[in-house]
Amino acid sequence: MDRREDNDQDPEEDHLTGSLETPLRPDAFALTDEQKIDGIEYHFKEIMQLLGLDLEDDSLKGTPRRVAKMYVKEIFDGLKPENRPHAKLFENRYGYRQMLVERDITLYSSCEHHFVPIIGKAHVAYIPNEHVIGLSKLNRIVQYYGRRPQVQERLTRQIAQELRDVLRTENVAVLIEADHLCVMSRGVNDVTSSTITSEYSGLFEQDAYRLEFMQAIRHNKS
Ligand SMILES: Nc1nc2c(ncn2[C@@H]2O[C@H](COP(=O)(O)OP(=O)(O)OP(=O)(O)O)[C@@H](O)[C@H]2O)c(=O)[nH]1
Ligand SMILES: [Zn+2]
Repeated sequence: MDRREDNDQDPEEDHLTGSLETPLRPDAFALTDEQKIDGIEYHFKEIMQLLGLDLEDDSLKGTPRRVAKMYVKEIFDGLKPENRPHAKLFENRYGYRQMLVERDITLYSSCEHHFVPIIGKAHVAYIPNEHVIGLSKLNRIVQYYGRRPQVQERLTRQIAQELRDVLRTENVAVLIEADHLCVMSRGVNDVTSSTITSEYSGLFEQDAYRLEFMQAIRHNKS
C-alpha cells in the first residue's frame, strides 16, 4: 500500500493539511540504483515491445537501458535524499538586509501525470537574517526538486519550504513560470499558454516586498 514518506496520515487528512511531500512508497529506498536500472530496463523493454517496436533494431536495442539510466541517474535523481544539495551557510558579515533575487533559474521537471517534460524558469528571493548561502545553491535547490515527477504547485512549495529551512528565515518568495509538454504537444495541444505559480512568506506577504520582487524579475537585463 502506498503512503506518504513523512508519516502515516490518512490521505483525506493529508489533503486537508496540504502535505508538501512527494508521495513515496514505504520501500522507496530499498533497492540500489543498479537494481532499479535493471528493473526499469526490463519493464521499459516490455512497453516498447507492446508498442510493436523491434528491439533487435540497432537504434532501438539500447533504449530500454538508456531510459532506465536517465530516470534513475538524471531526471528523477531528486527523489533520493542523498542528492539534496548541501547548502553551506555563511554568516551575513556584510550586514546585507535587503532582498536578494536569483531570477531566470533554468527549470526542468517532469509532469507526474504524463511523464513528459515541464520546462520553465524559477525566480527566488529572500531577505537574509544572520545567514546567507552561495548563489549557486539557490539554483541547485530548484534543480533538486525539479528532478522528480511533479505538479507545479508542489514543486513551488517544496522549493519555498527548503529555502525557509536552509536560510532560517520566513522571508522567502518563489515564482515559477513553466510550459507543460502535456498541455502543448498532446491533449489540448495549446502551445501558447503557460503556468505561473508562486509562494510568498514572511515579509513577502506584504505588497511592497512582493512588488519589488515582481519588478526585479520583470526588469530587462541591460
Ligand atoms: N494542477 C496541475 N495539473 C497539472 C499539472 N501538470 C499537468 N496537469 C494536468 O493534470 C491533468 C490530468 O488530467 P486527466 O483528465 O486525468 O488527464 P488527461 O485525460 O490526459 O487530460 P488532458 O490533458 O486534458 O487530455 C490534466 O488536466 C493536466 O493538464 C500541474 O503541474 N498542476
Ligand atoms: Zn502532464
